[in-house]
Amino acid sequence: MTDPLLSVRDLVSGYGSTRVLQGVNLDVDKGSVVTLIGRNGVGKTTTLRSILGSVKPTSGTVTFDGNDITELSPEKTAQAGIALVPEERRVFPGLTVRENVEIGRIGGRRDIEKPSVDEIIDEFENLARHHESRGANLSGGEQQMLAIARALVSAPDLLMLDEPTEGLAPSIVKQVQRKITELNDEGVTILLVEQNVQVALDAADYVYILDKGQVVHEGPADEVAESEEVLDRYLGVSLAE
Ligand SMILES: Nc1ncnc2c1ncn2[C@@H]1O[C@H](COP(=O)(O)OP(=O)(O)OP(=O)(O)O)[C@@H](O)[C@H]1O
Repeated sequence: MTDPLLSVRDLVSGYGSTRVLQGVNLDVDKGSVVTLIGRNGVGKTTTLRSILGSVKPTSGTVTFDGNDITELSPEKTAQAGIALVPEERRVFPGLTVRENVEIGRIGGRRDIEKPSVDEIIDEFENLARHHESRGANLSGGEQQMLAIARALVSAPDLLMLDEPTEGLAPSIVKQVQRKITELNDEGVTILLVEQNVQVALDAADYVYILDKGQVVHEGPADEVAESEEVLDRYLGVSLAE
C-alpha cells in the first residue's frame, strides 16, 4: 500500500474560542475522489480551510505528499500543490474570463511548467466561447466552471471543491459532476465537499460523513449509498431507488 496523498490526523480547529473541528481524521489516496458530507454547520468548509491554511489548526497534523503542511500559509500550501475552489465561487465580477484564470496562474506549484491560460480555458466548452466576457455576465454554471479553471491553471495535485453544485439547475449539476469525473480521469486527485448527497455518492470513491466536527462514518461510496440507516441518521436523507 502506498501512503495517502493527503492525510489529516486529529485535527482540532475553529474560529477564536469556538472549536469547530474536534479531531478530524481522513485520508485521500492519490488518484481518488473523496467526498466529505454532513449537515449544515458541521465543519466541512472549516476542514478545507484548515487543510489550506486559511484557518490555523489548534492541534493535529496535515500531511501532503509526505510533508507536514499543518503550519503552512495558503500561498505555501498552493505551492505544495493544493488548490481550493471556494464556496460561492468567488469569481472576480469585473474581470474577464481570461483575466480570472490568469490570476490563478500566479499561485500554485513553481517546480513544474503550468498549463497556459488558453489551454485551460479550451478544456471548458462553456468558457471557450466567453474569453472576453466579464465574470458578472456569466451564468452560475459558467461561473462554477471558471472557478474550477482558475484553480486548475495552478496545476494542482489535489483539487478541493467546496459545494460546487450549490444553487445550480439539475442539468448544470450534471455538467459539473461530469467535469469532476473527467478531471479525475486525467489524474487530478479530488476532495469534494458536497451538499447534494446523490452527487457526492455518485462522484466519490470513498466517503466521510462529518457530524459536530468529527468523522462519524466512512466507507466506499457504494457501501455508504446502501447504508440507509447511516444516511438517515447523519444526513436526514433517503436516496430514491
Ligand atoms: N469565519 C467564521 N467565523 C466564526 N465562525 C465561523 C466562521 N465560518 C464558519 N463558522 C462557524 O463554524 C461552524 C462550522 O461551519 P462550516 O462552514 O465549516 O460548516 P459546513 O459543514 O461547511 O456547513 P455549511 O454547509 O453550512 O457551509 C458553523 O457553526 C459556522 O457558523
